[in-house]
Amino acid sequence: MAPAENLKKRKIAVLGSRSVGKSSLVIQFINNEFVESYYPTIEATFAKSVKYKGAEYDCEVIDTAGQDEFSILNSKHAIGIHGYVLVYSVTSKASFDMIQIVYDKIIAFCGVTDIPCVVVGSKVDLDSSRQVSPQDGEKLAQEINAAWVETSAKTNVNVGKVFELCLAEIEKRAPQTGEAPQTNRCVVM
Ligand SMILES: Nc1nc2c(ncn2[C@@H]2O[C@H](COP(=O)(O)OP(=O)(O)OP(=O)(O)O)[C@@H](O)[C@H]2O)c(=O)[nH]1
Repeated sequence: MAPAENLKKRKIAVLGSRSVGKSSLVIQFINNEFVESYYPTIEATFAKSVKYKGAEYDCEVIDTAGQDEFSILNSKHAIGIHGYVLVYSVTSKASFDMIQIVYDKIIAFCGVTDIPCVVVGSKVDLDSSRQVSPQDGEKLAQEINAAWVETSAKTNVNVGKVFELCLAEIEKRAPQTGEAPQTNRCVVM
């Protein structure tokens, strides 16, 4: 593959507890629509071109099945991934607590200390049922050196921003040599 083509491909995995709105976020981003009915995701991959800082990025977005504390990180969600979108629902403290657990699993699986990632508080339109404050969301993101944003897939608030922030986190860590940023590579011994 020509280096120029290789440069702009970015693979982003969307992780988080079940039912926090991962698919809704991805579908709103890709198709500009909100689907009310709930079908648990097995796994789906979507592609979209995103313009960021004057360059066109070919983004592959992997919508994963929800994780819980017992899930083992799928190697497909670690190897070859450039950046992560970690989603909790602002209406669920349990889903918020899961972010640190999922983050720790990625770090442990990949044997790295820092990953490009965005922490996303979803369903912000349900503010009256809020269990997680913006301050707590932002604090956690700072602790894991991630970007943070609150969104609503339903009312289309900050959906595009999630993926812009993810590209920003990826590019921030990319080598300044014009090479593509590194993805996680694991060696089985
Ligand atoms: N009010 C509101 N509801 C939402 C929003 N996003 C998702 N939902 C609803 O929350 C439920 C779960 O949404 P999904 O997008 O399927 O959640 P998921 O995280 O992909 O779920 P899994 O595939 O099981 O992991 C659905 O009933 C959605 O309609 C939102 O921004 N606001």
